[in-house]
Amino acid sequence: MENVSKIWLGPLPADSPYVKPFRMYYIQNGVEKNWDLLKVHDSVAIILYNSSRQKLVLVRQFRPAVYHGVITSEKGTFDSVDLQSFPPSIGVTLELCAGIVDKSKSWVEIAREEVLEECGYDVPVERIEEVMVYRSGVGSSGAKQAMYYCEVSDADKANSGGGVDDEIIEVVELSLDEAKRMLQKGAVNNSPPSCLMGLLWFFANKAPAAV
Ligand SMILES: Nc1nc(=O)c2ncn([C@@H]3O[C@H](COP(=O)(O)OP(=O)(O)O[C@H]4O[C@H](CO)[C@@H](O)[C@H](O)[C@H]4O)[C@@H](O)[C@H]3O)c2[nH]1
Ligand SMILES: [Mg+2]
Repeated sequence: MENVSKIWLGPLPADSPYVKPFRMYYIQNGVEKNWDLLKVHDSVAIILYNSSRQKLVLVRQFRPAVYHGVITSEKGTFDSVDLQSFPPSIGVTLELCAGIVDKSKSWVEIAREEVLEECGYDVPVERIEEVMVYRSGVGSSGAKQAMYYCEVSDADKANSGGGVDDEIIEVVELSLDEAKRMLQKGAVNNSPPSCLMGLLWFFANKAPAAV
């Protein structure tokens, strides 16, 4: 996953299927204003708990946007970045299983497919419970994300996961103690808020009583 050998930036092609930039104009309190924003896909994220192993099932992956964000926070610019000083590992995240809504299928069906493709568990949609729906990137995209919860067992395991096509995704099992320590210590390196919120929701609503 961290075997990234060269990184560079270029302008965004106008036909990107993932990100479309706009400037929105509006009049508020009689004053004309504008806001620069991005149209991106809505998405689903799934809190997965394997009750056979008593483990939360998360995914690790190299995130170009996070690599870029870490470097510009630390260095101020992405110019002349070298992989020695800034290894690709600084752009690796721990996240909930998640995926973009880019097909004409129901949201829960897309969640079902992501659970199978990324984590290898084959579950029917009836076992996937909606947790909450919220907006991410409120200053930049306002995209919708629906969060789900699904309890799985070793009997549901159909493949080793890892994603489809050229995705490189590592499935990570966290014990409940490990997940709790991560939250308590704030040692959340690079996890998005959706993952942290999903773990907190799990401890508030689903974790076995002794934890
Ligand atoms: N985004 C993008 N840009 C490209 O240029 C780009 N080029 C290729 N791709 C391909 O698109 C697919 C995207 O993968 P997923 O459907 O699994 O979606 P996620 O990347 O997991 O993103 C979700 O979950 C995140 C965690 O909650 C949230 O933050 C996101 O908002 C949310 O969408 C992969 O096959 C990837 O190779 C790009 N994808
Ligand atoms: Mg994904």
